[in-house]
Amino acid sequence: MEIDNIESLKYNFSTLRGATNNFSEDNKLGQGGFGAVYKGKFGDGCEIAVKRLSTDSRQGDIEFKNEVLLVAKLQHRNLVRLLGFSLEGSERLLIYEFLHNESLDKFIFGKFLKNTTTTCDIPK
Ligand SMILES: Nc1ncnc2c1ncn2[C@@H]1O[C@H](COP(=O)(O)OP(=O)(O)OP(=O)(O)O)[C@@H](O)[C@H]1O
Repeated sequence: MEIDNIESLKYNFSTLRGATNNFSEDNKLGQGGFGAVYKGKFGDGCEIAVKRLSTDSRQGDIEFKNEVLLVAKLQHRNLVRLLGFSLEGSERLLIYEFLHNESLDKFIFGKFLKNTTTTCDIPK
């Protein structure tokens, strides 16, 4: 996919809030240095991981968007794919492809095949 427009990667906060069941504890996958990560699910079975960045980030909106665009263009078998973002007020979300527990083994032992990842159509 050719990504030249940041707007094509932008999703509504409410869509992602719904997919994560309002960022419920049940959907929490873990906590990283920049915020918590939640599992999101859509009606068609599509699964994503949503990182909700801590609101105390001092990065500006333009820098945030530039970084999203840059990282979304990176594609490597050992990198988790960034699928999009949301930016509404002080809420900043990053959307990644969802990795199942067994994925790390597959990555490490080289059994991971590119065509086994399901493409996810996130509703706009
Ligand atoms: N794409 C994903 N699919 C499934 N689980 C994920 C995904 N991304 C993150 N997680 C879960 O959320 C946790 C936190 O992830 P995150 O990337 O924020 O933190 P980290 O790499 O541990 O730390 P840091 O933010 O300091 O780099 C992970 O340990 C993992 O359990």
